[in-house]
Amino acid sequence: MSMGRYAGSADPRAPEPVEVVKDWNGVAHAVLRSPRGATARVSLHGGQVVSWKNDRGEELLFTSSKAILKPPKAMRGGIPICFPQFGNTGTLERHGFARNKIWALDDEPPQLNHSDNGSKAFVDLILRPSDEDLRCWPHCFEFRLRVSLSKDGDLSLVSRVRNVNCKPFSFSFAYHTYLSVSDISEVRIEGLETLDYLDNLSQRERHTEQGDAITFESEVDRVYVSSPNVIAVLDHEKKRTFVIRKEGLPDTVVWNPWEKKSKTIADFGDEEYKQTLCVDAAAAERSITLKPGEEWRGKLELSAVPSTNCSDHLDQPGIM
Ligand SMILES: O=P(O)(O)OC[C@H]1O[C@H](O)[C@H](O)[C@@H](O)[C@@H]1O
Repeated sequence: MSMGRYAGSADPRAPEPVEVVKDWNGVAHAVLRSPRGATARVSLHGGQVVSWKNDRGEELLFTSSKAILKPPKAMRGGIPICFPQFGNTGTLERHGFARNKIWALDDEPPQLNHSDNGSKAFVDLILRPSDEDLRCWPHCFEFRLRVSLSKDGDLSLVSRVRNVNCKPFSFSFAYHTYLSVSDISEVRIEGLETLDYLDNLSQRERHTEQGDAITFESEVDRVYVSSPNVIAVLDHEKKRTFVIRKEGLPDTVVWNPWEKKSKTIADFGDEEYKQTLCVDAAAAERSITLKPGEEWRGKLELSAVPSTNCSDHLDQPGIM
């Protein structure tokens, strides 16, 4: 089984950096721990990160209090993997089938790169299509996912999709990242200003973002096309900034249901819309095409840092 260890941990009493446990449904979860106490939990149901906590034990991802945590229902929260379809743009169920499947621990993942191993706790998962998947989406693929937690508690997800078919196929994709925020009306997103977006609330009409930053006063469901690789989400009340870095994913989807829509979402508690913000690193607008034998990589890196001046984060180079 491919699970990473922190190099040179001197304390033999230190908790294991990677442990596999079962949840109450009997579904395996990999628990990643950093030496300073940050944790991440990855469920084999959906290959979904269901929890990410900082070294003070504060949960950084939102999960609905009414989320249905039983396969084959998708869990509303954490970081669902939307594949091979994002949203309702194709013939498959919304956001594709990957988030509803039981993934396997990957025993022999092909090497990723050296820098990704030594200093991180990580786990490798794999999804291959079942006969049922092939009936609704007739393309043979291997989807490998590595989830890593750095010593500083940063979370990263690397997806590798390989075409093991004899003909090309196309797919759309998103890391559907449910961030936990204190109050959505106190939150702003920087890094998407002046960009074009497609508004899912008005027949995907194209608009250009006008403000200095994105703020929230009503429902928002937008695809920012060709967005930069570094975006910051500032939570004034929590004095916390999420820095989102992406690679291989051209778009950013921003979603908050606001009060009215959230009442129509069955597994969504009252007022929970205030604590939810999805900022998805995605290939939503333009799909990715793979020829036989080709592989695509898409990476998401998340850091949660005390709020200072957000431009400090945006000035950092991308992760390419
Ligand atoms: O409720 P979920 O399946 O998690 O999807 C929630 C939302 O995800 C995306 O952001 C889409 O753009 C929205 O249209 C959708 O409502």
